[in-house]
Amino acid sequence: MTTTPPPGTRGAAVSAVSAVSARHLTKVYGSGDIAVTALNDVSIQFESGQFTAIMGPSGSGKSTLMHLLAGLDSATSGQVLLGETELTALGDNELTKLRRERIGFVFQSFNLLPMFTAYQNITLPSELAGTSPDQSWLDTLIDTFGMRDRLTHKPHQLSGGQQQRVAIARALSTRPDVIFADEPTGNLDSRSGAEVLSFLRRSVRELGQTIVMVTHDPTAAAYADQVVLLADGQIAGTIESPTPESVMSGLDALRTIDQTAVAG
Ligand SMILES: Nc1ncnc2c1ncn2[C@@H]1O[C@H](COP(=O)(O)OP(=O)(O)OP(=O)(O)O)[C@@H](O)[C@H]1O
Repeated sequence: MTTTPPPGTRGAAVSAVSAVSARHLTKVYGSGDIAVTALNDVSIQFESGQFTAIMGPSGSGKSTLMHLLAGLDSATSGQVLLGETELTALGDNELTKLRRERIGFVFQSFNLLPMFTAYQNITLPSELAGTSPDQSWLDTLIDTFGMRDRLTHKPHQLSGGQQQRVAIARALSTRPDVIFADEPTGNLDSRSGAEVLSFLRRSVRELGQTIVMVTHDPTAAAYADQVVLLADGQIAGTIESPTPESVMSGLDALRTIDQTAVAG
């Protein structure tokens, strides 16, 4: 995939090793008559310091791709590499450790622990790993996400947008190699959604993080540096510097191809 560095890192040396990559990745669910090929020989690289949105029609394989890239599900064939580490070669225990230390997750439903304060939720990954959090990094996150005056609040005392900001700060707290965000604005109104997307973009541009986000929303995808389009388990194209309009026409083109295929 061709990529351009995001503003703020333009001209900086880009590592030869991608943050995460898939090589000839195939996933077949079931077997025999009921076999479904959810991903069909997908090869793609996600560069460090980039914000990528994955889009495509329902059933095109977006969640499957994200789950395989994050080591949450196993491939039928092919490889997933996180930096130089081959996830597809790791055992369950190694994978669990790697996910905890090197991957961050943001979900549609926030997934905060209700009995913990915002601060305790943010520092939970370090607690689980038995390490002390990097206080200056935490301060940067808390200030960047505007959560300083909400740290002692429990999730039910926060708005949806604030809860998602806590979830993003939690995902970033261990400085993971990559963050996977699954419909992060799916439960938010458009104003809170826009705010959360701005924070995700700032995480990439100002804090140098790497984010891969699955979304159905062209407006959300337009916050990314590029959009990867999936159709029928395969990469159907990429859109650089997306706008809501360019994403919508990319998706429309996929539907046209689909209808032509059905008609043919
Ligand atoms: N556990 C499973 N068992 C059998 N088939 C599955 C399973 N998970 C997904 N599939 C099938 O694999 C294909 C890709 O599914 P996937 O969930 O990755 O698509 P998606 O693009 O994320 O869809 P959506 O936008 O609707 O969430 C679909 O045909 C789906 O029915």
